[in-house]
Amino acid sequence: MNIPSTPFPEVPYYLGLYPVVDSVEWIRRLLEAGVKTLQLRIKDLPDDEVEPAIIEAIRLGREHNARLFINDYWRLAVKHQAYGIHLGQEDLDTTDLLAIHRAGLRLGVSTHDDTELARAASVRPSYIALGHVFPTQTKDMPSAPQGLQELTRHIKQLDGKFPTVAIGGISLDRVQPVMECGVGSVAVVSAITQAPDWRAATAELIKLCPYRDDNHAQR
Ligand SMILES: Cc1ncc(COP(=O)(O)OP(=O)(O)O)c(N)n1
Ligand SMILES: Cc1ncsc1CCOP(=O)(O)O
Ligand SMILES: [Mg+2]
Repeated sequence: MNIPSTPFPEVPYYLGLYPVVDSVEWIRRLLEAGVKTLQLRIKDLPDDEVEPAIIEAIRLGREHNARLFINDYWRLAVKHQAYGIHLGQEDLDTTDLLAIHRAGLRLGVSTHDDTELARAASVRPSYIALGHVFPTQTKDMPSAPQGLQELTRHIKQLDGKFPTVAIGGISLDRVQPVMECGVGSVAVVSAITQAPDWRAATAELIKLCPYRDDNHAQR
C-alpha cells in the first residue's frame, strides 16, 4: 500500500444522510429529493460498461452541489473528477492511492474490526465507514454484525480524528440509536430502495441524519 504523505481532503464530520445506490436513475431521484451525500455502487461490470453511468452521476452530483462518491471504479472516478471514492479493505492493496490523492479526490474506506480500523486510519482518509452494524440482505458479509456497542467503541477509538459513516441493516427505526453512538453519518441501501414509499422514507431519513458544515465531531 502506497500511502500519501499528507491526509486526503477533509469532508464534514456530519455528512448527512448517505444513500448508496446502483443506478443513475436512483442518483437523479435522490438528488431531486434533496440528498447531498450519496454513492454510486455498481458491482462487477467492465469499466467501459459503467463509464457512461459514472460520467452522468458525476455531472448530476455537480449540478446539485452534492458530494458524490464512486464505489470501486477509482480510475474512472479520477478520470472524470468525482467528488470522492469509496474503497474496501481489499481494494487498498490494488489501488493507486497516490493517484487519487494527487487528483484531489476525497477517500472513504470500509472497516469491520480493530485491525481494519488501524489500517484505514494509516491512510488518513476523508472518512471511515464502520459496519456492518446490523444484519443486511444487501451484501454478503463474511463477518458478524458489529452491533451498537462495538460501533460506539470504534467511534471512541477514532477519537474524532476522522468523520465516520455507519452502514449495514440501518432501517428507519434504527437511525436514531445509531446516531446516538456518535457517528457522523448513516449510509443506507434498502431503507430507501426497498421502502414502500421511497420519497417519504428519504424525507424522514434526511431529518434524522442532519448535515453540519463542520469538520469536527460535537463533543
Ligand atoms: C459508505 C460505505 N461503507 C461501506 C461500503 C462497503 O464497501 P466495500 O467494502 O468496498 O464493499 P462493496 O460496497 O464494494 O461491495 C460502501 N460501499 N459504502
Ligand atoms: C454495501 C454494504 N457494505 C456493508 S453493509 C452494505 C449494504 C448495506 O445495505 P443495507 O442498508 O440495505 O443493509
Ligand atoms: Mg468496494
